[in-house]
Amino acid sequence: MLLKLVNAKKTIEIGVFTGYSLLLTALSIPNDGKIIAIDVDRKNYEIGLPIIRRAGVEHKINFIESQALPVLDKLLEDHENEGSLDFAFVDADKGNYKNYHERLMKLLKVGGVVVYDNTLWYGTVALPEDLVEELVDGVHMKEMRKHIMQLNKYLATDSRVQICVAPLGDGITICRRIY
Ligand SMILES: C[S@@+](CC[C@H](N)C(=O)[O-])C[C@H]1O[C@@H](n2cnc3c(N)ncnc32)[C@H](O)[C@@H]1O
Repeated sequence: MLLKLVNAKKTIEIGVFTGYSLLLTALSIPNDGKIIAIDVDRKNYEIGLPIIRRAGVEHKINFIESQALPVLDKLLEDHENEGSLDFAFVDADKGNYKNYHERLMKLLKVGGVVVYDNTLWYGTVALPEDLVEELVDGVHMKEMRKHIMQLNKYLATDSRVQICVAPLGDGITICRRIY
């Protein structure tokens, strides 16, 4: 719906895994729309690729196997890319969300939208720190909570965006670039 609301045509996704959210984006943008999809691991993307092919949307996807930050920096070397994106979805390493945000604020057009996933971090952002477990199934809960809380504070005071936190799944923060 968000993609439709902003008439998204040129988009970026940071953190693809098997391509579940990527497929949804690819199905929502027009036939000549484009998605730059970045993930450090192509193997998982290839698990979902047959489904993407069956859906007839592979031609919209430019998958780049890489750390996301250098790709964003490379895009910014070409001034034509500034203000060119309609939509971004960020669902990767939480410690870099703030770094992604700084780059995306240049790559997104005014009126464009970036969505950050996991911004409620299993609800732990609302818990006192001593009630949060250090490690759950190999995930560093406390450390990630700290990153997400820093991001949430940062976004709340960033005058370049209007934001809305939606309690969907693990929480998403929707940011609309206003200048
Ligand atoms: C939660 S999964 C993405 C799920 C996907 N967006 C979905 O909804 O189906 C996170 C992904 O981020 C990728 N990732 C982690 N750190 C990254 C980085 N620095 N640059 C690019 N991708 C990264 C991981 O390889 C993993 O596939």
